[in-house]
Amino acid sequence: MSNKVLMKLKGITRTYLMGEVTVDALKETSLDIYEGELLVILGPSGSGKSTLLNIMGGMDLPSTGEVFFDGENLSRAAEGQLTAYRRQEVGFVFQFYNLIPDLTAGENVELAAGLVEGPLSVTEMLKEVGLATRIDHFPSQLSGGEQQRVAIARAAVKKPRLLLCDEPTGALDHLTGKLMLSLLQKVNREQGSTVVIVTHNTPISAMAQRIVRMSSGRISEIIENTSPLSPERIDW
Ligand SMILES: Nc1ncnc2c1ncn2[C@@H]1O[C@H](COP(=O)(O)OP(=O)(O)OP(=O)(O)O)[C@@H](O)[C@H]1O
Repeated sequence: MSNKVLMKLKGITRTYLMGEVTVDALKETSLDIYEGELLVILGPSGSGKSTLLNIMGGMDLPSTGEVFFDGENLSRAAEGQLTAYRRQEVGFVFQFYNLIPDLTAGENVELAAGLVEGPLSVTEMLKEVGLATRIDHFPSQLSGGEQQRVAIARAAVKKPRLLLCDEPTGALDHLTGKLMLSLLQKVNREQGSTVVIVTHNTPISAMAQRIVRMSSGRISEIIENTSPLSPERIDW
């Protein structure tokens, strides 16, 4: 982890208007994310974790406040700039994989590789996640854990500067979940991608360099962890 701030969230809020009801999903939140760090965001259901992650990924904009990526103000960016940011700088891993069902594992990864200049090799990437022999298989022919490996390969093949993961182990058994976390840690360490993992599973935070706790739409605590564990050594 360097001292360089990759992303700066400055006083952001996110409000949803539901008819007569206003939901404050995020209340006045500020956070700096450092280049190369592995950050875990913890918090109970409804505390604003996904809202925060979606804003980081340029999938949503704050109602007020500003978001900077490498000094560029995303909250003032035009739609085209925001799309370019999502495609070129960010990799996403979701709880339910979100692979394109009509494309094979290889094609899913290829599609992402095609979005950036100088991606990693698709076959190498699938080999890296242990799926070299499944390149021509469709998502429906793969287990949940295998689909999540494809999703990680799809995100990592772009060598994204920011890899955002929303409950990446949420739909998987314990052992498979650990394997996914190990892969994410590897991408962080070997590719240098900044990795942000959202989870409600407290023990997972032992792998992070910093842990952000959220509660009722606010950051309630930021903890530094000087000795992050490898996921194999974590139990939940
Ligand atoms: N599109 C939306 N419209 C209205 N309210 C929303 C919307 N998205 C989120 N919210 C509300 O904002 C709050 C924060 O939601 P968010 O999904 O960020 O929480 P979370 O911590 O990720 O929860 P979970 O762990 O259950 O996914 C919740 O009260 C939620 O109902």
